[in-house]
Amino acid sequence: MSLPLTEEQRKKIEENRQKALARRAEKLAEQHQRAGLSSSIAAHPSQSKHNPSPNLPKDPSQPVSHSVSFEQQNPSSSSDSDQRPHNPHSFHLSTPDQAKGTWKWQEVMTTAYPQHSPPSQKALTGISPPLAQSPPEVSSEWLLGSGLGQGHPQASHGTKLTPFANTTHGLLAKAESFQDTPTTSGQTPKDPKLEATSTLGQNVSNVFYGSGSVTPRTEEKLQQKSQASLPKAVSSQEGKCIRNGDRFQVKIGYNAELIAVFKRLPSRNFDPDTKTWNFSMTDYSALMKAAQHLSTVTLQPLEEASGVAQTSLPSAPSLAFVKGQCVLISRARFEADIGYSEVLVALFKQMDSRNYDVKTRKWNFLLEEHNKLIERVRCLPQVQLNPLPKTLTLAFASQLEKTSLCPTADIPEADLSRVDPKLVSSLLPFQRAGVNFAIAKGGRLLLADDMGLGKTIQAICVAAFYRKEWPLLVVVPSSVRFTWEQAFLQWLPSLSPEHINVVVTGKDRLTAGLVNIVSFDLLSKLEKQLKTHFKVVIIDESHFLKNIKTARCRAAVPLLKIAKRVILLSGTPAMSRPAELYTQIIAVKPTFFPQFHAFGLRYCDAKRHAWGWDYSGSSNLGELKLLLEEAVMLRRLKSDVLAQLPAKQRKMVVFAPGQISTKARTSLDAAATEMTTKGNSKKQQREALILFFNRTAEAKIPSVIEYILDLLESGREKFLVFAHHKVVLDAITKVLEKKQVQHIRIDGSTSSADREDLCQQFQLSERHAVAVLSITAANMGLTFSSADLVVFAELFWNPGVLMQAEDRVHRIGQSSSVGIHYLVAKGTADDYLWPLIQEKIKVLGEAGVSEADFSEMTEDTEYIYKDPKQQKIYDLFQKSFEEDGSDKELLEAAESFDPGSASGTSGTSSQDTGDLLDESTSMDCPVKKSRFEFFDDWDSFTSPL
Ligand SMILES: Nc1ncnc2c1ncn2[C@@H]1O[C@H](COP(=O)(O)OP(=O)(O)OP(=O)(O)O)[C@@H](O)[C@H]1O
Repeated sequence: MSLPLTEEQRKKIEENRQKALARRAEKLAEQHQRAGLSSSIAAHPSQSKHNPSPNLPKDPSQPVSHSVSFEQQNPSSSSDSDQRPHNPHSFHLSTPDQAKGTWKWQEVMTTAYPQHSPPSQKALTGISPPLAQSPPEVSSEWLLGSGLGQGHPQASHGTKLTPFANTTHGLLAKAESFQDTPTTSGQTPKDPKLEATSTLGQNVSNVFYGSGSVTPRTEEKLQQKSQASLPKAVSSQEGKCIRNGDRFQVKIGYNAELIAVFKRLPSRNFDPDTKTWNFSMTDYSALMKAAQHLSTVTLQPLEEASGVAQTSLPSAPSLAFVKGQCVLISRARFEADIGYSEVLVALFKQMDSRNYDVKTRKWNFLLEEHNKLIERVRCLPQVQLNPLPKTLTLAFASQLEKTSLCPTADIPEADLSRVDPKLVSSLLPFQRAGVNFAIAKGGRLLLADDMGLGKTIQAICVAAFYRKEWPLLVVVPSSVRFTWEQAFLQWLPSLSPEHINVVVTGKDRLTAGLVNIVSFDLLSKLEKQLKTHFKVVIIDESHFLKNIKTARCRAAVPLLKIAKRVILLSGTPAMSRPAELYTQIIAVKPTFFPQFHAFGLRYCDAKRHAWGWDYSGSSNLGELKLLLEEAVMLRRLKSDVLAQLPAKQRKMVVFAPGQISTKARTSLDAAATEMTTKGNSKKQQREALILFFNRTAEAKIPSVIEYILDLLESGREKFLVFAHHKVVLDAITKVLEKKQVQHIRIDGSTSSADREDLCQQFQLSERHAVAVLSITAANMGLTFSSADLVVFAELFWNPGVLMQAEDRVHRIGQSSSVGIHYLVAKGTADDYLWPLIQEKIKVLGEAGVSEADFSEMTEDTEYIYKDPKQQKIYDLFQKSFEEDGSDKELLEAAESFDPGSASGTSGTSSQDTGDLLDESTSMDCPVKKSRFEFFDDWDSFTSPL
């Protein structure tokens, strides 16, 4: 017969029991920790070879309920990759062998995340003292299980974790961690089901230790969800929290689940006297959330709990949760952009390639250590270091494998023997390098060379390299469709004009030629015609596609995604923000950042507002640049290749007859007939010539305006536009005013004092600015060296005048190569003026008084001499413009040209130019005299003729 126990004995026994239970819980925790660590080792092929299931709990009764997977929620699912984001960072815990009573850890890893060798794991276990003193090193994956499901395997299977994982985790994963989750393209995630996909480890870190770092939105979601989370067991154990200064105590009887949670809170402290656990307030919300998911426990919050806002919590820096991300800082290294953590620094110090940057106060490492570092950091419960996005690990896969293998990106020399020798031999060295780069990238790139560096010739060369895959599609701004046609004919003599199809109207066929040139706008109209897809596509001024919502973008991007070769050209791929690059990036690399949102978070400093997300900012630009340079883009600045460039680069921009309105065409034809009508007096012929000249100006206006607007849209910030007719100058200034583009105008009516002021105004302007200048009134005595582009909207018969005008930008103070664009309309007076100018230049060159050479940019004008009518007109032009006094007569005629008046005209009205002309175009020229005087002065001084 035993004696009844004394009160003291009973107390002692209970105390010992509690201690034993606590020890057991601790042991279990350690077992789990080991299992958690080995889960990542187990996936390593070499390791699994030696030991197919090392460290796996063999006994299903072991508390491994943390290995809850999404399959458990949906056992019928056969492929987890169908269900979950393809996230290389996520450890996917599945239970294929559950039926046999064994649990397996399965890790979903992509090639970008090669596993690490066992020695690195050993290094992990030998963590330095500060780390050893930290809370138990448990992988984040383990934390989820141990915190939420330990001891309750039955409850954890697909029930306990589901709401938890489906809410906050998903949000965090979507919003902060994962860059490459393929969901609805370009959309902000809204679907809670989509949001549910997440990485367990990262999320639980937030839940347990993230009181200071969980975003308000996440916190809110957590609260909402946790309120509706688990039904408590009928026999749930009740406990309560009691505040004690900046700490709180939990009063509750023994509960193994809860103790396991306690042990993972960084600020935990067990008081042997009171036999209660207490914690810093920084861990309060994490504990309460975790407890809400324990069906066997009901914890009453602190009395003021509902009011325990994050802000009121005292900070505990040494135990604070730190969160950050890896950022690429060079082709070889990445940096850990994260706050201070003692344990983390201790870990950093174990990495072989560690380097501390005293300026940025950040640690950086070789890329080959990236995966190792991430894996080790995952074992630090109070740290969340997000890895590099998947897109980066794919782009730099070889560097991650072994950084030293490719210290620089070597580009092999391409074999261009299939391409027309004329083109290949004309390539400047940097252009040849550009072609090599493009071919090394499989013909998919964004060629973003500075303006005027010859992107056209490079693109044609790359496209010609893939000629076997033609027909070729070339999408361009409509104002340069025919310039592209000329360029193909110029650089690829093997191509005959019949091979080229310039699409001019919505009725034309998009696939009629071997080379098909179409404007952005017509492409979107003709999109439906596309039955077969183009394998090779060039997009000129690809930044026209910057807005995914535009019709042109919606038409072009799908084409580009399926084309084999995509050559994007733009001197200004993004004009104001990184968001503008997105469509161009995915056009080149459709697998990069399948979601715009992920791109926005990383590079556009995406911010959530009440009205939605704002992606107009910028972030991680250095990394974006590295990524683009590695896999997408080639960009050389003028200053990089200046030594290879001519001082002036002239370009002929051709407007095709189709760009001239029917009315203008009719009046031009009538004037041409007049010039060649037999029996007409010399005077009549001359009048007809003047009319032809004037009608040319009028006919070109819409195309000129379109070209100028395209230049502005392409990012040309400052340039000069020279014209001769007042109607042209007026039309240009009117449209600039309408578009609110800063501009100046200098013509014959501008006083000397104003000329200088306007010139200074232009020179000092830091914004977009266009100088609209009269060829004859502003071609001397002015410096516009802050611009490096001159556009001639009209031709002038005297090449000396043109050269002089060109030199407004090409002069002392100019450090760049200068671009000169001559806008030339086919079927107009330009057909005669252009050869006339060329001939004069040739003569000047032979006489050694001009270095100009227009021959390289000229199309074949031989046809003029074959057609007797055209030959006659040409002779007339030649004679008229060389006669003494002819200049004055022509100038006067140009000044007095009134497109609206019936007199002296062939019937065209100002209507022809649509709304580009206004009443002011009718002639009223009080300053005619001074203008001619100025011209006379200049002519006698500068004209070499
Ligand atoms: N290797 C070359 N040999 C002769 N001419 C060249 C060469 N490269 C470029 N050019 C000429 O330089 C001028 C500018 O070239 P291009 O129009 O291709 O420049 P770009 O880079 O496309 O400029 P933008 O961005 O302004 O369109 C053209 O007249 C072109 O024919």
